[in-house]
Amino acid sequence: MNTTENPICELRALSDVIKSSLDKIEAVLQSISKPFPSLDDTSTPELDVVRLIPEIFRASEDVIAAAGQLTAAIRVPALNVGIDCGSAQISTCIRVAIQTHVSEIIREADNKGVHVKDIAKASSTGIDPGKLARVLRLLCTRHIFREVSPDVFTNNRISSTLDTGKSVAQIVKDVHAKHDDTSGFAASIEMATDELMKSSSYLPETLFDPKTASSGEPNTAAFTKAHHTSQSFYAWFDLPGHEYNARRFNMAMKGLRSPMASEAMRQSYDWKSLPEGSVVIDVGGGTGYYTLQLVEAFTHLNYIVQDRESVIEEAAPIWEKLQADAIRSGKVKLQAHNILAPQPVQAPAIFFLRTVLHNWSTAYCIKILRNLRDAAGPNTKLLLADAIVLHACDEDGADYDLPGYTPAKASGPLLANKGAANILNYIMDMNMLSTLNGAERTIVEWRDMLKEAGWQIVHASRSVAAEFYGSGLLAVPA
Ligand SMILES: C[S@@+](CC[C@H](N)C(=O)[O-])C[C@H]1O[C@@H](n2cnc3c(N)ncnc32)[C@H](O)[C@@H]1O
Repeated sequence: MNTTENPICELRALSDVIKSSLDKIEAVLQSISKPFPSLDDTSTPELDVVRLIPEIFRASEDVIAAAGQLTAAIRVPALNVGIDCGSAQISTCIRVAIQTHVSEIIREADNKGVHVKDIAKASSTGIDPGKLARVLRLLCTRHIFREVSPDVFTNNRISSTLDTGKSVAQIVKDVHAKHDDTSGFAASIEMATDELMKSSSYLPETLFDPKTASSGEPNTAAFTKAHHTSQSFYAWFDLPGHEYNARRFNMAMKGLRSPMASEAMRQSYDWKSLPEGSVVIDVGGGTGYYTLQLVEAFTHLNYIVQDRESVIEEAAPIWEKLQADAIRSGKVKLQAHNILAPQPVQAPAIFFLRTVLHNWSTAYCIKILRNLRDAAGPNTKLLLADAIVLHACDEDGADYDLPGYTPAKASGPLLANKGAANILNYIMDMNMLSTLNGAERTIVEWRDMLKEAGWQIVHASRSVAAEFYGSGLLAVPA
């Protein structure tokens, strides 16, 4: 009997996926004598490293996909959609918690429970404790923080990721510097719950407005309606009054480096094979946190980080602090450059773009890629670290015949794209659409767009880090 004849069989099949995947995880952990990190634990993030072991990561994806599908199948449909439509509230509450410094306040109390009145007082924000308790209770119900007794809250593994690591006294002294010199992860979450969330709420108005419906211009995206501006996302950061937003964005880019994405990037190309002194250009490289990792790993290469003038100005003191010698010796150059203008450096070994093209509509991407193609030499390689979006159904056929690329294929009862396990890519796609009229792309969209700009993909990989922009495309001049 198949699952559509007897839906309970589908539920059982999903629960079998969960059970067999957990068996796999347990077997790997036993073989290396490591524990699985507990949700309630707040101890070292190093414990989480086991999640990145490829077998564990894959099995965890299956658990997440199956659990998400099981929840959707078993819950009353109207409740499913009702909960999803209200999930913006979760985003809002996460921002309130970050801006009330709740994780840091609890950490300073040794992660023992702290009464909400004391949290509110320590935050120096003037927030009403009764309202904060309700904010935190919603988050606890989503397993972010724990309510250990009525109105007493503590961190768990998820809420601890919102901790900047700074002291509360230091944060309260200069709240606008909260994210400076941190890992940047909390900055990325705060930015997502602010500019990105606000933009998203105006997406329908933008999609149905005949003036903006088919536009690919960055300054007609929902962001502009949400922020009452005619400026695009990046131009808005440069306006007076948005200094905090701009600083937070640049730190957020640092925070979106995951260990897996960094590893995927180092493995995505045989950097060691490049001759001494070869030039690698990190185009739209932000303040250069990815280049920093390459500089540390591959000392025989020269690097140029290109970005908007204001970002390069912010990058200078960061590099002065972390890699002053590399700047002084000329091994690393920081260069203000508009990617819509002709590329000033000719025939480098590598043009490297990480999560840059997803900011732009296809017409703009073609312009950016043509500028790079015009400056490329016969041996220049184009390396793109961006998402490769899967359809939510099987992807069979010749269209997907690209070296290194494995088309999506459903295994057992799971969605081909592993649903809940991969949802971040689709959320990011909507973030790109609503902030800049940008897009995450399928492999066929990437192939066609690159071809149009004079590049040919020679390798495409969706790594285990696909959720964290670990996917990579290698292209050569066509
Ligand atoms: C999503 S961020 C990615 C940053 C960096 N590659 C990383 O992965 O952390 C996109 C970058 O493109 C830069 N950018 C946007 N418009 C640009 C332009 N016209 N010229 C140069 N850089 C630009 C932004 O300032 C930002 O640093």
